[in-house]
Amino acid sequence: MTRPVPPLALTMGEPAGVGPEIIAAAWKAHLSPFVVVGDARLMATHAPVEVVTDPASASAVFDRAIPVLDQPLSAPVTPGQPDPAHASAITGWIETAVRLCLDRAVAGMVTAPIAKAPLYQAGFRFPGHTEFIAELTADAPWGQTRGPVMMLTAKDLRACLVTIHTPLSQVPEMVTAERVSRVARVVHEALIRDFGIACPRLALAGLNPHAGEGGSIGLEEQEVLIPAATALRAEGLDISDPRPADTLFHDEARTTYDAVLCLYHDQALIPVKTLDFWGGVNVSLGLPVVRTSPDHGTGFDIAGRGIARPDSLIAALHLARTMADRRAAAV
Ligand SMILES: NC(=O)C1=CN([C@@H]2O[C@H](COP(=O)(O)OP(=O)(O)OC[C@H]3O[C@@H](n4cnc5c(N)ncnc54)[C@H](O)[C@@H]3O)[C@@H](O)[C@H]2O)C=CC1
Ligand SMILES: NCC(=O)COP(=O)(O)O
Repeated sequence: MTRPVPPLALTMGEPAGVGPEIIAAAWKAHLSPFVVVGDARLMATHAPVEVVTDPASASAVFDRAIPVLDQPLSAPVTPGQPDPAHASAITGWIETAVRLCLDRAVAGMVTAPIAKAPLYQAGFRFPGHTEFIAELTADAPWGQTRGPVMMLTAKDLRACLVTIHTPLSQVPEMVTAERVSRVARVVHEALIRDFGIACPRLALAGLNPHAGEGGSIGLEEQEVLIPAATALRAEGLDISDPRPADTLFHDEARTTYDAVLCLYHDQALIPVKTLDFWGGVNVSLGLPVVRTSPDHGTGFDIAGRGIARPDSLIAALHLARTMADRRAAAV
């Protein structure tokens, strides 16, 4: 007898953002089953809903309604207006999804976007989902290099971040050989395990214009990046020396690597969102749970108007399912 395939868990994200409406639109696209972790009453304003208490019943419900594990909000929601009063529900949804992943009740988790500032105002102490989920899974067994590493995918581009939500002024001191090496190992292992690439080719972006021009426009390449790349190659990784970032992202350049290590947020996210804003996906690498997310944020300026596009969420659901299937097949 074949065992039923567990659904994905989909957290509702910021309730005053586009999350609820793009979840409803994704459900209408007839994907493989997911169970929403969030507020059932709010979800029901966008699509038919059935409250479930066990993700195992999600598949039976999914054809007629969105299955929801109901963890209600304690305050009303006005589209476009985030409220720190929602913070504990929002973070609780993420905690529930992680627990379901660790219990193998779901195959992986997809997160609708959260707004960071109202969560910080309410005392949330993590930069975003990525670090929060890493903390929640820190004690779970993981036989490989532990992340988290944030990767953004867009068409044929996979861009991985050495630093994430770091102010630009602090980036140079954060770009250490140790950090670059750990990120490279996590990405190398994830490309094999989760993306089915047997011999991953990594490109390393430079920090300075022209990758430092041999040390005449900044020293980070000579002092940190080239030694780190040399040591990684000695370990057996296929990684380039730092390459000038301005010529790393055009069509032909993208054929020369399977993933690029970018040193700061916008070095990765500008090419990703320019290339494929609608189809881009945010993936957390190096964690014992599968987690993806749309590349866009909460869209407060359009929330509640019914014009938000679900494409990136749909791409995130597809990628999470593919990654979860690969991990299940490898067990
Ligand atoms: N994965 C996550 O949880 C992410 C959360 N954020 C959060 O989102 C909030 C807003 O960030 P912004 O920089 O304004 O970025 P944003 O992505 O929310 O908005 C940028 C532009 O894209 C449009 N847009 C976003 N999603 C759309 C969709 N599904 N369909 C059509 N148009 C869409 C918006 O209307 C806006 O014009 C911030 O608080 C940020 O922290 C941002 C990125 C990722
Ligand atoms: N800019 C990407 C972003 O904000 C997503 O962060 P996270 O919540 O996935 O950690």
